Amino acid sequence: MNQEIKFYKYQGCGNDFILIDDRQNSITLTTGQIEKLCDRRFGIGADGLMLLRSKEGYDFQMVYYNADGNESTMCGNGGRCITRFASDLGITFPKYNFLAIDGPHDATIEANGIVNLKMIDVHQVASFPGFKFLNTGSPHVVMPVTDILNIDVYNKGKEIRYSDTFTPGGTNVNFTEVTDNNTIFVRTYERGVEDETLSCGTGVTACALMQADLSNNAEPQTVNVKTRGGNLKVMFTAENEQTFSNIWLCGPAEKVFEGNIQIQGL
Ligand SMILES: N[C@@H](CCC[C@H](N)C(=O)O)C(=O)O
Repeated sequence: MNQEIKFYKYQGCGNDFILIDDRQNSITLTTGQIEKLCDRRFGIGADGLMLLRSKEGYDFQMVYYNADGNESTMCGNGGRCITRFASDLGITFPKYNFLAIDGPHDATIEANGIVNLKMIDVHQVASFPGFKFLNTGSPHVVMPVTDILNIDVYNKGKEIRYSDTFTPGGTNVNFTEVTDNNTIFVRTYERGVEDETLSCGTGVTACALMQADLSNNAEPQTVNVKTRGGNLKVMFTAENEQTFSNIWLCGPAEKVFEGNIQIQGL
């Protein structure tokens, strides 16, 4: 049976998502249905899909699926977009506390529309030849490069994502270049989209942390991040080279359009 559902499309620095209001906690979508909704030719088109659900003790719950239809780990830009969605639905404003797969998150919306999302603390950074690996809610390789605009993100990223080192879960792969004092440019191959996306919030966060001034382990630090989809800012405290706390991912998140779509078999 076909059924029509209402959807909303949001983007945060070009990382785009389908949002569904599931405050009744009644919507179940199959992997195939989500994959089709995210398809840029046969569906709405998006890097991922989120259900906004009710959750006792929180303003809402975020359930995140990658474009391949599988539920995945934390999405930073998604977290910022669902916060904007909650505000647009009139859930609350301007402070939010929601539950995601990696635990509770605080978020705020500034008068100028910037959405700030508190990320989980990081307690471990692994070193490999040529790159670091850390988990900011999702797993990320951070590889410093030069001439970032000419990096083959798709092929290099895919090779690392599917390498034995990261089997079976895989990883997202970020390429990062310092462009000037306190600013980096980041490009990301995203697991579950299996391509470069215009921006990845948990990836940008991982790259920013790897720029920490480790001589400054008390004061909050800020790293500005440029991506192909726009600019973000990451604020944090670096306790040592393995431990980071009070991490905030800050940037724009906007509604693009809304509509209704028929879903086969719903
Ligand atoms: N786009 C996201 C990351 C989403 C999860 C990722 N694709 C994964 O499966 O690890 C972000 O903004 O953080």
